[in-house]
Amino acid sequence: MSSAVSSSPTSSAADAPAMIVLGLTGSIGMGKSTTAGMFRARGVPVHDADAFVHALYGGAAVPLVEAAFPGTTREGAVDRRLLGQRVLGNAPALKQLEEIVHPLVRAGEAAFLERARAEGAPIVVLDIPLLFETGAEARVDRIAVVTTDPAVQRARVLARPGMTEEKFAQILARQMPDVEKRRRADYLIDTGHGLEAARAGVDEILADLVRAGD
Ligand SMILES: CC(C)(COP(=O)(O)OP(=O)(O)OC[C@H]1O[C@@H](n2cnc3c(N)ncnc32)[C@H](O)[C@@H]1O)[C@@H](O)C(=O)NCCC(=O)NCCS
Ligand SMILES: Nc1ncnc2c1ncn2[C@@H]1O[C@H](COP(=O)(O)OP(=O)(O)OP(=O)(O)O)[C@@H](O)[C@H]1O
Repeated sequence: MSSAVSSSPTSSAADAPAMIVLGLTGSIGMGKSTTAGMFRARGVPVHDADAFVHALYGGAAVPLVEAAFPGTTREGAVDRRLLGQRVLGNAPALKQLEEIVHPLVRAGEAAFLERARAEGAPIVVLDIPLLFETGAEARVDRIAVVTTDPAVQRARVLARPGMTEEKFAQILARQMPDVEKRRRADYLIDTGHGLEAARAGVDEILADLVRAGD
C-alpha cells in the first residue's frame, strides 16, 4: 500500500471541520463492493454508485430508460439483463445510457455528501467504478484502488450467474486497465490474500486519513 498523498482535505465551510472524501475504485470483480462493506463496518458512510444505479432502475430512471431503450423495463423496473444485452458491445448505446444515468448518480452523490457533512462525518467513501474514466478524481481527496491478480479477477467474474466471456470482455474494454488505475492510486488494496488482509488494508488507510485530518 502506498501512503504517498499530496493534496490536503478540503472543507466546504471555513469554520466546519474538514471532511475527507476517499474515492474507492477498481475494475470489475476486483472486490470493490466487498471492500466498501469493510469501510461501512468501520462506521464510514459509503456512497456506492453501482448500487445507486440499481436502485434508480426501480425508480426515477425507469421512464427514461424505457423511452431510450423500449422493451427493457418490466413491471415498473428496468431489467438489467435485457438492458445489458442492448448496450454492452454497442458503444453509442452505452454512451446514451450513461448520459441518462450519470447525472442522476452525481445528484445522489451530492446529496449524500451534503448529508454526511451535516452529520459531521470525518471521512466518507465514494465507491465509483468509473472514477478515473469520468474525471471524478476532482471530487475526492484521496483514491484507493482495489485490485488483484487478473486470473483471480477473471475466475471471480466468470463464476457469476449470467456472465459470459463476451460480456466480461465488453465491460473490461470500457474500463481503464488495472495497471493504469494502480499507477494513479494513493492507496492499493489487494483482495487476493483473503478478507482479513483486505480489512487490515482498510484499517491502515483509515489510520492514515485520520492522521491527515489532524
Ligand atoms: C449495463 C448494465 C445494465 C448491466 O447491469 P448488470 O447488473 O449486469 O451489471 P452491474 O451493474 O453489476 O455492473 C457489472 C460491472 O460492470 C461495471 N460497469 C457498469 N456500467 C459500466 C460502464 N458504463 N462502463 C464500464 N463499466 C461499467 C460495474 O462497475 C461492474 O464492475 C449496468 O451496468 C448499467 O446500467 N450500466 C450503465 C450505468 C453506469 O455507467 N454505471 C456505472 C456506475 S455509475
Ligand atoms: N478480500 C477478499 N478476499 C477474498 N475474496 C474476496 C475479497 N474481496 C472480494 N472477494 C470476492 O471477490 C468477488 C467479487 O467481489 P465484489 O463483488 O466485491 O467485486 P466488485 O469489484 O464490487 O465487482 P463488480 O465491480 O463487478 O460489481 C466476490 O465473490 C467476493 O466474495
